[in-house]
Order: sequence, then structure tokens, then C-alpha cells
Amino acid sequence: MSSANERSYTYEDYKETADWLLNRSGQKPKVAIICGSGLGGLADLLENKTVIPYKDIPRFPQSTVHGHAGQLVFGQLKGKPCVCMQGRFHYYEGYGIATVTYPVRVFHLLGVETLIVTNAAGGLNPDFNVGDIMLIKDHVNMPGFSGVNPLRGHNEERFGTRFPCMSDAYDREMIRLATETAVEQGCSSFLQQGVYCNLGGPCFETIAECKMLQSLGVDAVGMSTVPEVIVARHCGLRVFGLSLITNKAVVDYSSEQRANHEEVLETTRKRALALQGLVSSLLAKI
Ligand SMILES: O=P(O)(O)O[C@@H]1C[C@H](O)[C@@H](CO)O1
Ligand SMILES: Nc1nc2[nH]cnc2c(=O)[nH]1
Repeated sequence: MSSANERSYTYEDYKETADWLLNRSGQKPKVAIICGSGLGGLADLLENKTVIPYKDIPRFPQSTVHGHAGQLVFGQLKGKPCVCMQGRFHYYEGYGIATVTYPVRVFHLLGVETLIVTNAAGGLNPDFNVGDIMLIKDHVNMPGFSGVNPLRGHNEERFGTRFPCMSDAYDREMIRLATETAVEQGCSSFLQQGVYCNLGGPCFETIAECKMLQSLGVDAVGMSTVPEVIVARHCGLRVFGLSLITNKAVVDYSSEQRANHEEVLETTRKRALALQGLVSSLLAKI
């Protein structure tokens, strides 16, 4: 199951990166936000920004995907000290799973208590529309079925227990608050809740794969997020997740629709402001 790109990190590695960031930014964020494809505009809302390119940060990987700028942005949002990842790392980029999730443990060591994850995803639930925002209530870690799990290998007890519970991965109180906030923001007509499933990517799904995922009860499919959430829950972070439904999964052989990254980014451009409004108003409540 291991690959040439897989590498492990020591507690001291994470600590060194966290100390470097603390020294460089002078800020101790309480909330970390991971911006999905085309959703980096969230970071532009921060006040008193300090921007640090990934290439300057010790041991940080680099973003290689269009729509992922590749920088950390520190600052305040609604008075809360935050750090935003403008660009996340995906397994399909060739990084090992420990590298994909490296920033999450660094955030924990910086003092972050809440992780907000966002992503672009394909809608599998037939009731979902392109442009819907789905609050993630649960996930299916599909790569985990074959042993690809970011917690595989030596368990560092200073981060968390060997066998973490995942049945409470997504904070229910934050889902309740987000639902309430969506009503206040006038976006409840395109708010959904559902189950997100990550696949390895970078291929979009075949029709047979989409049908299979639907039959498993999956509402939205993507290529990220779940490894970050597993590592976050392992080290005790509260997690809140949002998927923007950027395209509808194709489940019909007569369909002319073809999933593509341009359509994904186009939908994020249309819904970016609504999603940003929802996240920032939610932050004011936590
Ligand atoms: O980083 P996210 O999960 O938002 O990115 C999704 C999955 C692929 O990286 C890309 C496909 O368009 O968008
Ligand atoms: N796997 C996957 N990821 C996506 N990201 C945005 N849309 C999709 C999709 O349809 N499938």
C-alpha cells in the first residue's frame, strides 16, 4: 500500500513548521479554513492579512492545481483570528497521504480549535442542483476501504488516540448554526445536507461508479477533504464542512454532459459570494 512518494513526519517536524509560522505571522489563529477549488476568495475577507506563500514554509508541499493559489493567509474574520489555506493538497497530485494532511497538524500546534473545510463536488443526490451548498453531515472514506488512511503507521499519542471515533466527525451544533445562518442570509433555498465521498481522482467518475455511489447513500463526490477531517478529528479539532455542488454527476448513458474542471471553476465563481457570506456569518456565531 505504500508508494514511493509516501513519507512520514515526526512530531518535531510539525512543531518546527508551526513555530516558524508563529514567528513569521505573529498570529495564533483559532480557526483554520481550507479553501476548495475556486473557493480561495474566502481568504480575501480577512482583515490585517499576513500572506505567506507555501514555497517559503518549511516542509510545506506546493499547490499544483488551477484554482488553488498556494498560500497561507493569516488575519481576522468577524474578529476571530483565522488562517486560510488558499490551495489544498490532493492525493492525485502525487503527494503521500501524510503530506496531503500535513497542514492540519501544524494548525493544531498553532492553537487552532476549529477546522472549516470547503470543496467543490459533483452532486449525486438527484434532488441537488448545480450551485447548491451542501453541509457535510458525514463521509465515506473510499480510499480507506483499501487501507489508504492518513493515520496509517506509527500513532503519535501527542496528537491523538490509535483508534479515533468518526461517527461524530462533523460538529452537529455548527451544522445547526449554519442552517440558521443560511435562513438569515437568504440562501436556504439552495442549502442541502448530505454525505460526501472522496475518491482518489484525478479522473471524474464513470457512470457505473456514480450509480454505485448513489446506491451507497452518497450525496456528493469529490477528491479531497476526508483525509484532512480524519487528521483533524484525531487531534481533537471541531470540524465543519461545506461542499459546493459544482456539477451534477452523470448517471445516464444517453447524457451529453461531461464533467470538467472548467465547469467546476465556473460554478464556484457564481456561488463564491454566497458561500463566503455563509462562512463569515457563521464565524461570528462561534
Ligand atoms: O479541492 P477540491 O476538492 O475543492 O477540488 C475538486 C476536486 C478536484 O481537485 C477538482 C476537480 O474539478 O475540484
Ligand atoms: N470526484 C469528483 N470531484 C469533483 N469535484 C467537482 N466535481 C466533481 C465530480 O463530479 N467528481
